[in-house]
Amino acid sequence: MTTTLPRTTIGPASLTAREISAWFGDHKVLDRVSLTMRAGEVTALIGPSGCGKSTFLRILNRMHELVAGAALAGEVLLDDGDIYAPGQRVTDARRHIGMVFQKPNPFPAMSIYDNVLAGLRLTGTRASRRVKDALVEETLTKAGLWREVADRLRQPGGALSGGQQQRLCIARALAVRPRVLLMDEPCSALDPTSTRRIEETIAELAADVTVVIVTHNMQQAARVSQRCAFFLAEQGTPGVIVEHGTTTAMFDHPRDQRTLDYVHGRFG
Ligand SMILES: Nc1ncnc2c1ncn2[C@@H]1O[C@H](COP(=O)(O)OP(=O)(O)OP(=O)(O)O)[C@@H](O)[C@H]1O
Repeated sequence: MTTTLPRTTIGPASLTAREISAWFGDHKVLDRVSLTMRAGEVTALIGPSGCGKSTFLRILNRMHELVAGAALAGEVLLDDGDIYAPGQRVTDARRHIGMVFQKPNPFPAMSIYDNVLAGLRLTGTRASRRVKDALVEETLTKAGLWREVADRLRQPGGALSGGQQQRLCIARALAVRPRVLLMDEPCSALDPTSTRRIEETIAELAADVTVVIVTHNMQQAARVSQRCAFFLAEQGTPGVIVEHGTTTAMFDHPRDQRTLDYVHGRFG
């Protein structure tokens, strides 16, 4: 079945995780984590390696269930709708809640133009050439890549630099008009200049899409996010959120000593 392309952006949605617990087999990795990620804001998930940030992120768009033996409890609400409610389609959740991964993953042999539109093909969305051209320009512009590739849209995505490939992946994610964009360490494979470029892009995106970003880089969290959540898994216990709040409060006067130590690089 095909649907026509939505012409207008629906706009950013809030995402609310309620009492999320997660397991890989009998290994419990998250324990009753609750967090509201506000519409139109950038929320950074921070914390030491292995405390469950990526698992939490993948639960937010139903990717956790792709892992054999993975289980979860709790609710995830996109505005008011539970993405795990019976009858809710996985494809709908993933369309509204897009994801950008650590390593840029464009289709290397596919043209830049077709890479941007790849998500539409997967969802069976049809559009005229004129609408597609406009969408490619709009999303590449939002991803901060248009000026660099406008004259070579037919060249393969794999020929771009790493930073450009990551911005191409952001454009591809935006082309299906998600309401939330999840980013799992999107700059960790990039050089400082490309990292800055992606950070500028993230700041500009928030008007259109709610952003949730996992980052190990505290300066990056401080630069791009309005809110932070600090995850921790102490001595083999499942990950929990120790503290969350505005980024300013989390960095300048956190309530918990462990948050203060972490954001100032004293552990993790
Ligand atoms: N596919 C998997 N199968 C089994 N265990 C997993 C799997 N993915 C993650 N885990 C385990 O779940 C726990 C949380 O991992 P997760 O990747 O979510 O943490 P993280 O905070 O994102 O870490 P990092 O910052 O290093 O990416 C870890 O103990 C990890 O070993």
